Amino acid sequence: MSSLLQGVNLYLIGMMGVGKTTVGRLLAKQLAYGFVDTDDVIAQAAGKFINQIFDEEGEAAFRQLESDVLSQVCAFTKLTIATGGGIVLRRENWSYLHHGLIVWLDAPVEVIYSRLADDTTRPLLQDSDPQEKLRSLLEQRQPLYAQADIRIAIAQEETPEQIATRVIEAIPSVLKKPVSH
Ligand SMILES: Nc1ncnc2c1ncn2[C@@H]1O[C@H](COP(=O)(O)OP(=O)(O)OP(=O)(O)O)[C@@H](O)[C@H]1O
Ligand SMILES: O=C(O)C1=C[C@@H](O)[C@@H](O)[C@H](O)C1
Ligand SMILES: [Mg+2]
Repeated sequence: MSSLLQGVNLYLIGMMGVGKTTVGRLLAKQLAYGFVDTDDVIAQAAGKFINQIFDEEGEAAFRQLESDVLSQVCAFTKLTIATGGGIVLRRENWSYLHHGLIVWLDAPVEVIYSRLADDTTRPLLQDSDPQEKLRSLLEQRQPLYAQADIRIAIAQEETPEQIATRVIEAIPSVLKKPVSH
């Protein structure tokens, strides 16, 4: 499969908590690719947790850092890149994402909520009604996520390993066939 991909990067997009980081690591291993998590790169570069950046500098500053990181990452090849859930919001990010194959991990709000109910590290979920907040974020973002090359619909009981396998199985259907002469 990695030879079929010819070094093209895989970008995982989707809602917070859907498993981009978890599945991304597995995919990188299976493809013998490097792994990058844009949230981790931002946190390391800033020397702060993501929620601290949101608190102290605001969401707009975070989004700028996110675009900066993405623009740098897309200059490399053979990477699986787990993005932040809001990467799809800025139009300029799509020009970077389209350097590679874009995979949307899509799970129902109930599945995501069951994973993140006790989580305090996602700033946008520090809300009086986090499940409703997830619902409205997904409604707003769904048309953007839908621009991905591949959509993987995830069920509650699916393990990260099973999801990674489904991503790998879906790749050939979207790769351009070599031109035969
Ligand atoms: N298929 C799965 N089954 C059960 N738990 C999972 C699965 N995938 C991820 N998780 C768990 O859900 C939580 C969120 O996963 P993860 O951090 O990979 O999501 P994410 O999409 O990267 O979120 P964010 O956009 O906030 O970075 C973690 O605790 C992870 O262990
Ligand atoms: O969905 C979002 O907007 C976010 C998701 C996380 O990956 C982080 O990038 C941050 O918490 C914002
Ligand atoms: Mg993540």
